[in-house]
Amino acid sequence: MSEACARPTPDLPVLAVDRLSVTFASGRASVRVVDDVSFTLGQGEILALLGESGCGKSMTALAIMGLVPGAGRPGGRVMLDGEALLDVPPDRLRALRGQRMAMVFQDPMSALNPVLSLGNQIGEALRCHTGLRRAALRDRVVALLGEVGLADPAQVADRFPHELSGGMCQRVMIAMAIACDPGLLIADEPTTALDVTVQKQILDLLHGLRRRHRTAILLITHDLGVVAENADRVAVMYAGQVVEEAPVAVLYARPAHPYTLGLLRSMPRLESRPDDDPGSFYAIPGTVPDPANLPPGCRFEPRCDRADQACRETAPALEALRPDHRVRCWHPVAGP
Ligand SMILES: Nc1ncnc2c1ncn2[C@@H]1O[C@H](COP(=O)(O)OP(=O)(O)OP(=O)(O)O)[C@@H](O)[C@H]1O
Repeated sequence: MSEACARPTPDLPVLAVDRLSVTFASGRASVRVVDDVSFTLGQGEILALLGESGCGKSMTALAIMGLVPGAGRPGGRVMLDGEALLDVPPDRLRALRGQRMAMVFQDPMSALNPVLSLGNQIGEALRCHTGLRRAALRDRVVALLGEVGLADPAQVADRFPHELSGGMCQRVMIAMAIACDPGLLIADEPTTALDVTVQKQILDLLHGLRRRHRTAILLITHDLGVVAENADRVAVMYAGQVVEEAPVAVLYARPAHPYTLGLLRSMPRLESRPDDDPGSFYAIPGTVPDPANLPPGCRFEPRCDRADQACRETAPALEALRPDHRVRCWHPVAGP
């Protein structure tokens, strides 16, 4: 493990997000697209941030990285290894990105520079954060490309993005992200643009990283199957908020939020049940509310068959059902 990755506070979670919010100005009004989001992530842990398109997953990730475009300072607190990220000066934040936290995105092709060789791109990231030069830099680049499972890494280093497949480019992006051995890796839909077989290889690669380096991984996805097979814990997001958080096995066996239950019911199954309508899929009625026009009480209330007056009037907080299971609901499905 490199010196850059030596954790100053091994007893603390790698990442602690506390009441994070992201607000955009919209004309004279302001629109809060991430609201009261809290979770922690320990060393070597994989936490999935699960939710439908537009629910605020990417904005949460970008706020952690200090990369939200066009919004003011996010609200709340983000602690990385005990350091308050929302309050560090820009220079320090730039150093932390890459050294202690890194992010990989959905579309590797568009994230890479088309006119620079892959070796030069990874080398650039390394040069910024380490003192490595020339032969030592090249050796480290080739070693990284080998570590992410690319055959003939020395040859790949001299290639350009358009000469590689999408899966290979995503491996290069991961090599770049782990160049300085960051303690936190945020993977935002890292396999969505890839074929199913390549998806599995990339997810296996992330598992290898957490095993070998104890990297904490925030895995952003809308795919319940990816969560089930890859995460330790999951935080389900709806309309900008975490509505349920639990270990994966608990969430799938005893979902407590009606939205989570709806998501699980809408998953296609291989085996049918006697009461299934042949060929039919369950779909949660209604649509996700516009962040500029949220219901006054629970944000899921207009779509929820358990809703009553309390849900219409008052927004629930995220409360512990059990020590490892939190839910934002007045009438959770699975009681303690
Ligand atoms: N620059 C912006 N200004 C105003 N609103 C924005 C801006 N960027 C994103 N949003 C809004 O923020 C909300 C959350 O977007 P975000 O990209 O985080 O969702 P997501 O869950 O990651 O969805 P997807 O999986 O589709 O990326 C959406 O309603 C989106 O329209």
